[in-house]
Amino acid sequence: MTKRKELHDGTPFTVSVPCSTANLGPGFDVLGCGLGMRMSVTCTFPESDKGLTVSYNGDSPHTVPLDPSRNLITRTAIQTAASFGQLLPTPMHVAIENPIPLGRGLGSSGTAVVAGVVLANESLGLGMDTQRILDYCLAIEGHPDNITASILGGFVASYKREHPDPAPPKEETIEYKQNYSTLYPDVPDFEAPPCNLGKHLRLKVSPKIKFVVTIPEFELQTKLARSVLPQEYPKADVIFNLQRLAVLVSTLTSDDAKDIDPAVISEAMHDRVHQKYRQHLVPGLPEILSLSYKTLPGLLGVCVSGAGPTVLCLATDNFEKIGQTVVDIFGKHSVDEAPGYEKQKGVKGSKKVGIKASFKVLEVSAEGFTVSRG
Ligand SMILES: Nc1ncnc2c1ncn2[C@@H]1O[C@H](COP(=O)(O)OP(=O)(O)O)[C@@H](O)[C@H]1O
Ligand SMILES: N[C@@H](CCOP(=O)(O)O)C(=O)O
Repeated sequence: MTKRKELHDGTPFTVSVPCSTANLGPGFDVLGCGLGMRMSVTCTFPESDKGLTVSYNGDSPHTVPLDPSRNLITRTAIQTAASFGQLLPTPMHVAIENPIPLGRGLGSSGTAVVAGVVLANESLGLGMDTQRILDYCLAIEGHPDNITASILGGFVASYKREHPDPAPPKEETIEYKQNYSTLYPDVPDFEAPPCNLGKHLRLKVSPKIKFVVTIPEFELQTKLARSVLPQEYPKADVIFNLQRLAVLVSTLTSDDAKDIDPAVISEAMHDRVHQKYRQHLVPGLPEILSLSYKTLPGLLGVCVSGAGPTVLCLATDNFEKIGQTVVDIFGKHSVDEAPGYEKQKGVKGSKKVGIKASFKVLEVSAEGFTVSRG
């Protein structure tokens, strides 16, 4: 819960947040894993009359707004502070270092939301614990799988509660009442979310398993990838996913090495809830999803990472070969096979040219977000 601490004393601090891979096949909006690629956000308190300022170094620099009211990290921090009836302390400079590719299904928006909530918590000494931070992140992001992985690190299962507990009352400072709408006319006021809105549970995962993520050059915004999903599902498809979800979690968390069985894991990573509805947005996906240990030894299973278009291969060996195979399949396709792609940011150039992609071999990040001072 929330226990107010002393206000921040002006010491710089850095929030570091791991990226995530969400869903892991059948675990749509349920499973996530924090991976070893981290964004860092450093807050300093310089002598200046510029108020709140932002700088950004990293992926897609021209698409990330530096206006604090539009930047997802600072906007989230402004709104979190507002829900406590407070303004962020100023002057404050927020320096973002971000290697996580944007709009690719590696949880960049989740990491940004986590960083924003933690930034407000630290700079104002709001005293939110991990559960309360989760409540805020979940209220903003909407689904728990990617944010819980970024909050806790490791392999995480989560759910969102339908009947959470009431939020505490808001106490507004005079400064907030007088200045919020003038300072941030474009940031709608934000009510504190209900308490215990979600639950997350950290699971262990065998250290033998590595996460080969193959990242195509084009973006797929999560909002678009969610808009193509149906409102209702056939009973057979729900059962299909539930069966695989239970088996997948059991095998990945087993202490017994013989449970890391590619024949079982490859089948258990199949999904009928989101991937088939999104496959027209990710050219080459049917061929990629048909890869298996039978032709690629070491490969355990394949799925879309988050909402895509990145592809996740779980593997115990042969990582480079596996990553390159997926890169080559993307290269046989072009972005114009994906209807609606032209509405997205970041898709440019000749449409008929094969999709460029690169792969990374990532480990599970044992740590979730961290805050370091000084
Ligand atoms: N570090 C960041 N700073 C500011 N905005 C960010 C950052 N990371 C992500 N975003 C915002 O989130 C959007 C991508 O979110 P989303 O479509 O959910 O994709 P992803 O799968 O990467 O989470 C970006 O276009 C950008 O607006
Ligand atoms: N369960 C969500 C996960 C979105 O993850 P992201 O990495 O694409 O932000 C979904 O599949 O929509």
